[in-house]
Amino acid sequence: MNANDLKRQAALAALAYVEEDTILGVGTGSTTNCFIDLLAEKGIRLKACVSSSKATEQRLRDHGYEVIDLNQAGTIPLYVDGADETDAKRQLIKGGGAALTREKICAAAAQQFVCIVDQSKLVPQLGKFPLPVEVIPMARSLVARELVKLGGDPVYREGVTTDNGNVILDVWHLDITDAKALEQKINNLPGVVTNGLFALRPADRVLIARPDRIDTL
Ligand SMILES: O=C[C@H](O)[C@H](O)[C@H](O)COP(=O)(O)O
Repeated sequence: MNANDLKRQAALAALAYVEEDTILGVGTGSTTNCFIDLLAEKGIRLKACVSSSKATEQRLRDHGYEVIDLNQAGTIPLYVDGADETDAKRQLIKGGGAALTREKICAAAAQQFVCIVDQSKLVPQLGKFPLPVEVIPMARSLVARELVKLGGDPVYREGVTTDNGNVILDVWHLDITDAKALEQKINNLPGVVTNGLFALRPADRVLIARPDRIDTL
């Protein structure tokens, strides 16, 4: 079973959480793309979707799903999304696809957040994957200097503009022993829109695809 098969298995497992004719929050990335395609393949009817990115919005519309604004939707019963890393406490790193801010908003608005990953994403401690930080463009250097003071090595993700018109710094070598404290600390830096730690609002369930089974955290 290759990585794509595992992503599809995780996505398939998430279908069990979807109730027809409700509003569904949908994340971003290759695992979530499998999930979107499966929703359509299985003919699952939804009242509407709330999307965490322009790319996901397009894919949902291509499959015939209605996409509405979060302001119109209110609370979302279920939000399904992938992650770049998860630990055993369901704390995540997200933002490898630069969609972290809208993803964090969707997760905050969701009654239940189900995260779907293949087994390679489960780590003993977050931080091997560089932490994405979305930054207002004029604050890029200022924020980078502050991130160095926090022990990180920020790298500007060249050529990438987020759906919100901002830039991304990928921060290597951070000590993420206390993910909640670090999430708060980085978010407090002037110029930071948000960072890719999902510790203050972790996933409610993480579905981990392995070749022979799905493990649920
Ligand atoms: O910004 C992107 C998101 O946080 C994705 O959920 C994350 O990067 C995982 O993506 P993939 O499923 O492609 O590994």
